Amino acid sequence: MPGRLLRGLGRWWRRYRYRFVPWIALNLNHNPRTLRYVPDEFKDKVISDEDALGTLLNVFQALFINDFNKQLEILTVLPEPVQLKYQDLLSVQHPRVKLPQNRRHQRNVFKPEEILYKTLGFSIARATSSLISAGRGVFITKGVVPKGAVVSMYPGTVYQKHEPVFFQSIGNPFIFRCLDGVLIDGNDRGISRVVYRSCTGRDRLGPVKMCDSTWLTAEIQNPLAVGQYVNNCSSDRPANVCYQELDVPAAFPIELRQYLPNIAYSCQGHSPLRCVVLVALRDVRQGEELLSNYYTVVS
Ligand SMILES: C[S@@+](CC[C@H](N)C(=O)[O-])C[C@H]1O[C@@H](n2cnc3c(N)ncnc32)[C@H](O)[C@@H]1O
Repeated sequence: MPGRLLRGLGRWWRRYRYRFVPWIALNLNHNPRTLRYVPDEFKDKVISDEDALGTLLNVFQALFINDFNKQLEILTVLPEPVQLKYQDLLSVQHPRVKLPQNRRHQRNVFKPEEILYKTLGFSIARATSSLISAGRGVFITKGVVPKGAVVSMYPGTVYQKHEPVFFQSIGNPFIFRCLDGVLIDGNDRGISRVVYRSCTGRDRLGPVKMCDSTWLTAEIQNPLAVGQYVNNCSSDRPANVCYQELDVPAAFPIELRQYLPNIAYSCQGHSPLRCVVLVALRDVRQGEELLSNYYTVVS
């Protein structure tokens, strides 16, 4: 009898794909009704990868154009086909040739959160959580997020299953586990922060950054990169967003990689870069806190 019970428990545990390791271990019994069931690993997505990528490209492109003066240095070292995409802007923005226009453009530079609002119709920010003793959370500060929209990204260093994460994981509530065992460390402090910064420096090509590290600072360049602060739902506060994993295709525009808030721990593997986006499960209105489900069971 105990043998059968243990085998049953073992089977259940293997099907269980926990998202946040320490949090789950402590809280599974306290909150059993908020488990998220997924029929199989490939049905975890609520929107297509193309739609998710399309949204990221729209936001990143808008951020890039908004910041075009600063981007000139990067564009000049990139291949001609990339420069050609921005030919119209380049012809009016070259600083030495058209200084007055350049100055006018500088006055019109918007904050990243304003660009997000103009592009997707909402802004998000971190603030004290509406849940008791939950620290900080993520709120819709302006506009409405429609059901099925990408509302945030989970930043951090991406570890393949075999890569060493032991020291980074001690007491770290920000380690996100993907369905295939890949881990994303979204902690913006301590050793996690040092590791992310060091990987950023390693992958940089001169002035061209391969990822965004501003989520480690107060001046966030990609306003979506706050998803690591989204808190867990409860039985009386159901989830309004869910996690969706996404591999960045090799053809992702090189000039827009500087907005990706993820970097691979090791540069030796050839796996595509893993990103995680948060997708709205219903319309989410101004003032609401984003709540996800930390527990996913894959049948
Ligand atoms: C990924 S972090 C989320 C950000 C966190 N709120 C903060 O300010 O650092 C996960 C941690 O948030 C807290 N948390 C998340 N959801 C919660 C909830 N529903 N109730 C209480 N605490 C929660 C727990 O301490 C958990 O370990």
